[in-house]
Amino acid sequence: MKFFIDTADLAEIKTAYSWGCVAGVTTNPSLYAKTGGKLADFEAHMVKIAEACPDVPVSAESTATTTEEMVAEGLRLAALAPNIVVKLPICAESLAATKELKKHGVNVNMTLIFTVPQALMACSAGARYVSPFVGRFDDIAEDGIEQLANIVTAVKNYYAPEHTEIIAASLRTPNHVTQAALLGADIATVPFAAMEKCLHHPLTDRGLAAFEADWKKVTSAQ
Ligand SMILES: O=C[C@H](O)COP(=O)(O)O
Repeated sequence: MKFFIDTADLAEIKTAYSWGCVAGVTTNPSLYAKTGGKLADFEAHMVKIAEACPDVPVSAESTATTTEEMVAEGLRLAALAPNIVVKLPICAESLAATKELKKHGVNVNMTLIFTVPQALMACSAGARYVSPFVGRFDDIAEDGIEQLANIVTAVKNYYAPEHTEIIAASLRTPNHVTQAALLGADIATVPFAAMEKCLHHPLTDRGLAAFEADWKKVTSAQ
């Protein structure tokens, strides 16, 4: 399973990318708003992200509402940098836009996926990625991991990763990441704070402290 970083914060992206394990970036309008960014700076900000990690896909979300506008905005976003993927929320208009954008060689990440039919419709329209949400199910006292399991099974029944990869999204905890990997999601997109938590374990910290203490004994015995 690949790790994507789920943030529009350039500093977080640069830090996570420097770790060497980040294979993509996902953003959305809420994540961009969180950076304090203005509308006029949106495209320039996406270019900065794309240039900060030029060898991995960067999802930039369209806020258009008609198919024609989505196609036009998608083509504009895709032209900003070769690694930009156009993110579209699932709806009738975005399915049609996905099919059209694919004809132009533009990859689409279809987001706000909550059900198996939504995921399969996105695949069928030619989405390069589908992003089923986990945490938002948990937020309403439903089981997001169970929903993800159903989507992984259904999509993998019909589509190879070369056609459509599943991005487990709206992940909040290291356990969400573990469960996404065990289910066979192709990608987990993880917020920076959760990514940092994934790095650590108390036994790793304790083991590292012991190695350092023991190595001091070795070096002081010279
Ligand atoms: O856009 C996709 C995000 O992974 C959504 O995450 P969130 O539910 O924490 O806002």
